[in-house]
Amino acid sequence: MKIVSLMAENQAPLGDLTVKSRLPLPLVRRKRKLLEDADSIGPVENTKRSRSEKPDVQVIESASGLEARGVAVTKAIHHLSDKSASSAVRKPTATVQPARSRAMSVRNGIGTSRSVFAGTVNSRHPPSSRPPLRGVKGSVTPETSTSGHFGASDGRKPGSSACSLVVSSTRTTHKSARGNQRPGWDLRGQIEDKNKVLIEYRNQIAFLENQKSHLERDVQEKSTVSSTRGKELEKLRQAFNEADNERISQRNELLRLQRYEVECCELQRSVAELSTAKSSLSIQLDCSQVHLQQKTDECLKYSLNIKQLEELVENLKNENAEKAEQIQSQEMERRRLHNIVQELKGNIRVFCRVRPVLKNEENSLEHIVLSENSITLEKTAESRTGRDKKEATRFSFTFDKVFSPLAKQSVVFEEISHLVQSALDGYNVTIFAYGQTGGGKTYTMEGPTKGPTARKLESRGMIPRAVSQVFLTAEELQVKGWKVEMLLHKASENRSVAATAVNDRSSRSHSIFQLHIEGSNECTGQACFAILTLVDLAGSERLNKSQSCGERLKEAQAINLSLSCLAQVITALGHKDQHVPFRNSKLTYLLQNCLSGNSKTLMFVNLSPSYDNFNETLNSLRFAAKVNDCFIGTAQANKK
Ligand SMILES: Nc1ncnc2c1ncn2[C@@H]1O[C@H](COP(=O)(O)OP(=O)(O)OP(=O)(O)O)[C@@H](O)[C@H]1O
Repeated sequence: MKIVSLMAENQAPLGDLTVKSRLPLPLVRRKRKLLEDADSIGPVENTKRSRSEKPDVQVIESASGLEARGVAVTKAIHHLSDKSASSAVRKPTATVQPARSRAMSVRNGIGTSRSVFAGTVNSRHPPSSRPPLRGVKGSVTPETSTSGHFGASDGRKPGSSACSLVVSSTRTTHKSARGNQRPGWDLRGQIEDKNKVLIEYRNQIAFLENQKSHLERDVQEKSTVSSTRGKELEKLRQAFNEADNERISQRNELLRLQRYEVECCELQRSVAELSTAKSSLSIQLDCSQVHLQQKTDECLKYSLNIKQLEELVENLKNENAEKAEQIQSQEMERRRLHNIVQELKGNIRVFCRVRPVLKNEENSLEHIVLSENSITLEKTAESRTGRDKKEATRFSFTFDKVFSPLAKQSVVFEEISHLVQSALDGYNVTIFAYGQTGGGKTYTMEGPTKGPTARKLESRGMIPRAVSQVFLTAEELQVKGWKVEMLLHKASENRSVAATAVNDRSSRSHSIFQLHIEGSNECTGQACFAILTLVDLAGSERLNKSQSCGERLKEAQAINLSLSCLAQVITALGHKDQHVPFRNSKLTYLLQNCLSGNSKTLMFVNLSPSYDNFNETLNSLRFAAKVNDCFIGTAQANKK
């Protein structure tokens, strides 16, 4: 017979309850021994049994705990019952004793063997080491020799019981004549032995059934306790969860309160800062109020002063109006007197100007004697016989003004600025330059056109200065962006200029610049109109000196022709002829208004200091003298 012994241990935590069932290993050994002994009793019968017979003892422990162990015990009981029945049939000689009889030994009729079945149901309360309540576990484990009791032990609480089952069988030893084994012939003795074993098995079965019922009750109780504890545990879990949720909410509330506390601290700091700022602002406000009060008092004083000042301003306005009327009447008087002075000076005046000596000129200026308003040319000629001393021939001329070579442009303009003022007062004014080529006409009227002094303010000629004076007087025109100088430069560029033997930049045409001036007086409602004419004539030249040929020759002939026409007009005016040939040339035709009476006319005669040009200088002076002797009538203001 094959013996299979299984050990199973199931531990089922039951909250604080642990149910532990064991079928101890010594019990298994004892049972196996017991069965071996039983087998040894009937070796003859064993050989007759079927090979497919199942093992004598199977201890099966399931995970369902004590119930499973109870089933195992039941099986053991049934097995023992079968065995006892079998033994009864075979008449084995065996005894079954309660566990407390401790041992049953069968050694083929000689000796003893012990089989112990033990089970424990323990209930302990080690909370820390107890696994969670999941069910009931049972175990069958080897038990020590101290077991052998069944029921509550150790004085533990009801429901926390420990029970152990010890089934021991002692096989009575029958001494045979050869020792512990009965002789083969002692069949009676063997039957007695088998009967004892049977009795022992039956006792064990009764004991095991009793144990089983105890265990079933215990299982029932434990199940009830387990279910109750499970419900309590569920409640506790729910309570725990609720408490945990409450704890979490309390913790969140605490965190929120902590945040509020931090915010409160910050707000308190802000309040402290704002309080400090408020106190400083209060101080500033007090100071400002004091300052404001002072300013208010000052304002009251100022308002009183303002009233006084307004009255004063009103009085001053009235005075100003009276003064303006006086100024207006004085201006009219000034104009009248100015015109009288100009008339006394003559409506046609002649200024003489001698230019400086140029680098390439020799024998200069020695033959010219200058004073403020006269010029004398001296020419030393040998007597016809050649025996007498050299005789000096003098040619003296008197003009309104004579300028030396040292005279600057500004000084010259001061003398003609009165005429420009007359133009602003509504009188026609004509200023023209006459003289031989290279005498300095263009320099006087326009200024230098090349060289380091070109276009410098101090070297500007009469035309740009006169125009500046006009526009300085009428600032409104200047604000509108009108520039004199740009037009003059453009006109100057368009003017024909060419080099001759006498002048490397000789003007080959007459230049006539006319500025139409209109003015009105808002106070009096008067309006005036005038033409300021500025003329730079082309220079007369001797063709043999200028060595002009081709186009230059034609230009020179035309220039000389127009100048001779001008001389004829001047001569006719000087002779007070009935007919004045203004139409003989375009030049005289353009200058007709200037020379016919209703104009204040000024002529520059520009002279060369070179002795080589003595004759040309003398001719120019003679022509200027003729002009100076002319009477062209009294100019009338052009008033509307
Ligand atoms: N007052 C002066 N100061 C310095 N240089 C002068 C003066 N007058 C004339 N000149 C110089 O003399 C030279 C001749 O002058 P400008 O060309 O003005 O003569 P012009 O009479 O206009 O000659 P043209 O009739 O041939 O045109 C120029 O080089 C000029 O710079």
